[in-house]
Amino acid sequence: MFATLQGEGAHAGRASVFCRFTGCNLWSGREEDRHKAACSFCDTDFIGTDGTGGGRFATPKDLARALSDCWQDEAGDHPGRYVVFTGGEPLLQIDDPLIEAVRAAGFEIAIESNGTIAAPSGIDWICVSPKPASVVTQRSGQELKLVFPQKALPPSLFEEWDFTHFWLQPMDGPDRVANTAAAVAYCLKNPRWRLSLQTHKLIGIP
Ligand SMILES: C[S@@+](CC[C@H](N)C(=O)[O-])C[C@H]1O[C@@H](n2cnc3c(N)ncnc32)[C@H](O)[C@@H]1O
Ligand SMILES: Nc1nc2[nH]cc(C(=O)O)c2c(=O)[nH]1
Ligand code: SF4
Ligand SMILES: [Mg+2]
Repeated sequence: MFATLQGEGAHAGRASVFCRFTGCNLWSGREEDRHKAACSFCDTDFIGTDGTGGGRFATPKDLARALSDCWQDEAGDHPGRYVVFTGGEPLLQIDDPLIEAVRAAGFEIAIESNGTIAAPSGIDWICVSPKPASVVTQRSGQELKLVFPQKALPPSLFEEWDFTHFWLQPMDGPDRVANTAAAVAYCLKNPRWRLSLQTHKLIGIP
């Protein structure tokens, strides 16, 4: 759990508390399993609960209190606290009592999800990022953020889905520069798609 600026998508630049759940249903998180994982390009360490601000929280209220402690608002004058639940796959763990407790603490709630599990109600901002060898059940929300390119997942597959924003996010890794050029070229010819850069990586914040 850490305070940072949302780096991606429509809320890039927005002060946020990030809460990264451990565990994912599309990769074990272990390097030796990466080659056989449904999702093999993940840029994130989501194993364990000993990361920055990490831990196990006994009750939804305890987690909500920790989020509140993490939220930095010097003047205390901003009504909207903003939390981004990510992971790993956050929808493996988020439930109604947690949403209720976090809302009661004054947070607007966003998730970053692979979309394989339907989101419960009460989430304000749903970002779905489809992955190969998986079935996306959450086909509506605020943003569809496709890591690009993925051979099995051309952007055209998603254009009828019910999202407000459609993003291409260049796949980070050894081919990042070429992937970025390909995403730019695609957006130029398919203006419904917009480019999402991982701006936090560009400036060296978490
Ligand atoms: C680490 S995932 C966690 C949330 C969820 N499991 C998911 O896949 O959406 C957070 C975001 O990072 C994106 N991402 C993961 N690896 C990436 C990579 N190598 N390059 C660009 N984006 C990546 C995901 O697609 C997702 O939008
Ligand atoms: N700053 C920042 N913005 C992000 N947006 C989505 C992220 C994620 O890993 O889910 C992420 C992240 O890891 N850091
Ligand atoms: S689904 Fe998300 S967390 Fe899981 S391995 Fe893929 S990018 Fe990483
Ligand atoms: Mg990230």
